Order: sequence, then structure tokens, then C-alpha cells
Amino acid sequence: MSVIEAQGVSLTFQTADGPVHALKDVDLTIGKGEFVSFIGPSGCGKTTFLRTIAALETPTAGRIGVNGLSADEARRARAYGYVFQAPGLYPWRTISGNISLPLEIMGFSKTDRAKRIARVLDMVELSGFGGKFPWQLSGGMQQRASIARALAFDADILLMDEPFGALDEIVRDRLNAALLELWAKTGKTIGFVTHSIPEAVYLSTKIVVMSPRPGRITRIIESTLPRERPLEIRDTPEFIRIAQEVREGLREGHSYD
Ligand SMILES: Nc1ncnc2c1ncn2[C@@H]1O[C@H](COP(=O)(O)OP(=O)(O)OP(=O)(O)O)[C@@H](O)[C@H]1O
Repeated sequence: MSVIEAQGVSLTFQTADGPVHALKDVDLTIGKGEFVSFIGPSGCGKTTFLRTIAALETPTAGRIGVNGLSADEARRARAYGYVFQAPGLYPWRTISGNISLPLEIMGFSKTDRAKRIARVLDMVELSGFGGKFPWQLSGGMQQRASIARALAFDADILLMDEPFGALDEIVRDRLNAALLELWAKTGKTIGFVTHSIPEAVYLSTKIVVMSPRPGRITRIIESTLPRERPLEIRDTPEFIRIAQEVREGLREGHSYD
């Protein structure tokens, strides 16, 4: 069953230096429960595409369907949780207070909010940190708090824009494993932007390779790895083969420049 369907999506930004073709003729189907990574060089339209799915940008041509609705209708139906590159937590609110904010805006009752906050803090292994302020937490913990905030209203689709890009490799490994666990537990559909080939291969059921000027999809790789993935899977021949395929896709895209 398809959850996200992009057909002929193009987006051109008009800038002082002329038009920027951030996306050109992007076609993509994402099925329920898939983990889809977007990878490609800077400026190939990864963030723009994720934002277009979430109706934070409007395509200049083509259409995006989400659960049979338009992207904008889906946004109003709260179909998405969105995790930005930087945690973006309000420093004057505690971690619980930050997670609570969208729930307050959406009108959840105080009791319901408390229940949801406890549940998502547990999911990202931050139980006991709800009363702390963001600056009292490490970068990795802040990023987990921002994931908790995106999970709190329990949307079926989670869109994550390079959430672990600023973290060191050990923390990133831990969070990658935790994210896979959460995905297995919740069955959510995940769209994930990354610059890292190993991260894309480790996490995804489908890897979308993109290329710039104009931003477009050059290759879609269906992963043959099992859904259960210990970190050691990264040393297997199958993992290395898929990583090579991604690298080839990236190289292919560059040859158009
Ligand atoms: N609001 C905007 N106005 C004008 N140009 C924009 C805007 N947003 C993005 N762009 C341009 O569109 C292109 C695609 O940008 P986008 O941020 O989607 O790329 P990206 O693949 O996510 O890059 P990165 O990996 O560096 O985050 C770039 O050339 C960028 O400069």
C-alpha cells in the first residue's frame, strides 16, 4: 500500500540570480512502513523534497499524494512528524515542556499530554530527563528530545532531515540502532535525509540517490538486507555491495554536471 506518491514533482525557486531548479520531474512511491533514505551531494534537493512532502514547500509542477490526500490536507490531518537538522529546542522550556508545545497547540488535554510525553521520552531513552533544560543535555540527547517531540502526536509518517549529521560516529551509531528499533516497534513510514552512505544503507529499505542542477532522482535502490539489523551487518558482503551501488549512483549523477 502506498503512503506517499510523488508524480512529476518540480520546484523552481525564483532568486535574484535567476531560477534555481531545486527539483525536476521527481517520481517516487513510498509504501507503508518503508524506511526511505535520500542521499546526494549538497544542493540536490533532498531537503526541498522532504519539505515538499510535508507541505512546507509547494511544487511548481506535479503532485504529491499522502494517504490519498494532498500534501497540504495531510499536513492539516497531522500525518507527519518532522525532525529538523538542528534540534531547535526552546531553551526556556524543559524537555517535557518542549515536547508538550505542539500538543498544546493541537489542544491535547493536560492528562493526555503527560501520558504522551512519558511514552515518547521512554521511546528515545530519556525517561528521567523531562525536567531538564536543553542546555543540560548533550547534543545527542537534544537530538533524541527533538525526535521525541516529533513522535508525541503519533503521526504515521516521520520525516527526518539529516537528524544525526552533527553528531560523532559513536553517538550516531547508537542513535541509528535506536531509530531502527523504534521503527520496528511502531511500523512508521520514515523519510530520512543523509549525506552518509553507511547510514543510508544501514537504515533503509529503499535508498533514493539524487543529483543536483536540476535536483532529480538518479537511482532508486531497494535494499536486500533483512529488517533485523545488528550494527555488525555493516561488515557483511551484502552491505558492502549495496554501499557500492549507492556510490556508483552518486558518481553517475555527477557525470551530468
Ligand atoms: N527558499 C529557497 N530559495 C531559493 N533557493 C532555494 C531555497 N531553498 C533551497 N534552495 C536551493 O535549492 C537547491 C536545493 O536545496 P536543498 O536544500 O533542497 O538541497 P539539499 O540536497 O538538501 O542540500 P544539503 O545537503 O546541502 O542540505 C539549492 O540550490 C538551494 O540553494
